[in-house]
Amino acid sequence: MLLNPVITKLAGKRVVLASASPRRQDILSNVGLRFEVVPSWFKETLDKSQFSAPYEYAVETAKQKALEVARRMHVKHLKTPDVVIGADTIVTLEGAILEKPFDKQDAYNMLSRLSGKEHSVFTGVVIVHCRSKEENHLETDIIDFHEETKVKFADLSEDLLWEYIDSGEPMDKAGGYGIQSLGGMLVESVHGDFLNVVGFPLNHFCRKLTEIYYPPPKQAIHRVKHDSIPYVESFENLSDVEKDCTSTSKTCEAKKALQEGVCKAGGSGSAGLQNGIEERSVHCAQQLSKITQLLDGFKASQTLFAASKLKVFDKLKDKGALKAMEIADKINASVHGTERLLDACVALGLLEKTHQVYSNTELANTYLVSDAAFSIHEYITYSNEHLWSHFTHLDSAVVEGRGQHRTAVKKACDNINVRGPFCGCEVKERFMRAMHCMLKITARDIVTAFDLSKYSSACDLGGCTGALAHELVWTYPEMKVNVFDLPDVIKHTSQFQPESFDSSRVTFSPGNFMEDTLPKADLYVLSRVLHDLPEGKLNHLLKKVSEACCPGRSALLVAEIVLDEDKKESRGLLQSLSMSEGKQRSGTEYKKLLENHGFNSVQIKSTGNLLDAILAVKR
Ligand SMILES: C[S@@+](CC[C@H](N)C(=O)[O-])C[C@H]1O[C@@H](n2cnc3c(N)ncnc32)[C@H](O)[C@@H]1O
Repeated sequence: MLLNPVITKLAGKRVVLASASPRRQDILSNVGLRFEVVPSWFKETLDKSQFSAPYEYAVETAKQKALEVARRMHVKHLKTPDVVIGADTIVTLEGAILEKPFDKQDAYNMLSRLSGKEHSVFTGVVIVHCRSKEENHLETDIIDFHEETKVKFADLSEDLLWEYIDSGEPMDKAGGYGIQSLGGMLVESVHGDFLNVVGFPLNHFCRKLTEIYYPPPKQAIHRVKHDSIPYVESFENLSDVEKDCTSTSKTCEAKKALQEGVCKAGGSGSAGLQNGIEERSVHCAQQLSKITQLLDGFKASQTLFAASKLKVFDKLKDKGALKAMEIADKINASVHGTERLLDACVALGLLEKTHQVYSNTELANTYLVSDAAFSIHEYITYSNEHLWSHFTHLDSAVVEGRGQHRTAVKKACDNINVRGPFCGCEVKERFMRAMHCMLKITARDIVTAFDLSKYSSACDLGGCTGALAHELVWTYPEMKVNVFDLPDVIKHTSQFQPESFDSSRVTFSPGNFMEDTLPKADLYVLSRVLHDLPEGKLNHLLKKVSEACCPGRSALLVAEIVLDEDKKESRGLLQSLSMSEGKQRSGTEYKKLLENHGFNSVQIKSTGNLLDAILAVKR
């Protein structure tokens, strides 16, 4: 349930935020927007003197950031986003643009200039709509705007300034301060949108989306005049989702209850107070929506699991568009239950519904249909039948401090109705299918994150089905890859090989990388292996790899989720709750770990895909 219905217009679209700023991510996810984060590689080096006004510089930087991401994602097959959002925030004082300080002295110079004065914060925002046209040509529609907020600093004492600088907070922030945290102490007053100073003008963004998705007939703009607030255009009037609060929707009830509660506490109904009440109720409802989304998260997962298990997406792929009754017939289910499931899938952006007829979204056709080239159907099955149970025992896992793997495997065996010696085998194959489909999606980005063409032989340690090995040989025509994995895994690999498989270039060797001598290679690969190993085993394996690497000639390519330095990225952190014996690491932690093992050049690339890439070289 979204407070601002225009956000629902983006549900089901592939939305990408071209910014690494956790503050922007928080602002947008707090209002229920679902998006991927792909930080832009555009260097913020535009010549400021070319712009007649500072905000033009911010808008142009935002545009270049967003376009760089749109183009990069488009080049990588099947990754063209529908919408890319770019933003750039600058601070200006007396016409000069203050960006992020490069050291403490620079932070001091900036903050002391701001002391006791009013400055402007501009955020330039760009919304890029992308379309893939004939011959893979990328077409874009660009809409941009900017927002200005005036901020007045109190007179700052030297002690306060240095204490603030020593906190480290100023370093990654435009103007050298963060208003949402310690920097708030420096601020005397704010005129305008507070979130604009934090990094993203949410209100203006929603108004822009409303203009884009609900273009009103000229005369229909309903302007409301309040005594104490400027003219506003009402979003609700333009919405086809939530007409008014006379409906019985839970949000409306919650909003009313909140308003009533505040009204009772507040008494009078003056316009100013009314504004305060609305602000507070909007604020509470926003916070509540974050929690209700978390609460409902398991229902959304189960909706995906059930629709995949019942092969809803497969039936719709074959037949195009069907009514609920026809789908119910095809999946042998009740019409009543099917209708509910389908409607939930529509709400989650997995299906589309027009005049009671359902069809797959592009997202479902690409990833959820079981025989699609980039299907993750097997990973969804594995998550449902295996990973899910790790998390149903999360409280025990936390109390005991160890994974619930044993319980989960037993449950997986029960689910698939096998017993005894076959149990492990069946689960292993399911695990391999799950690993295979996820790696297929991300392998291209891993192998192209760095130029690996100088390595003619590679060994993928724990390489499982060979999905990464095939991507390596496709990308680097001179390379041969040996997949090294446990004998139990290697014996099941034949079913995963592509038809055009060149067995002289991708070979499989059974073995144990902890105990056996590693096969010789110029490039060693460890994909999704390190995060799962306890410290002792991890160091043992890295020592072996390091010893096998010839200085100046060999390297190690690691593929893992690399956590951001603040450790706020939720995917990796949620995964680590499965309480394997290992842990997820940030870039700095991986760098240190690899340097400790003699790899003196470590480069880390965030791919924007499921796994990031690290190249460690011994010079
Ligand atoms: C999480 S999977 C990752 C598979 C693949 N690299 C990927 O990214 O999809 C870990 C792989 O390491 C293999 N493995 C675990 N311990 C091993 C060992 N001691 N020797 C060789 N392979 C091992 C597992 O069999 C499994 O295929």
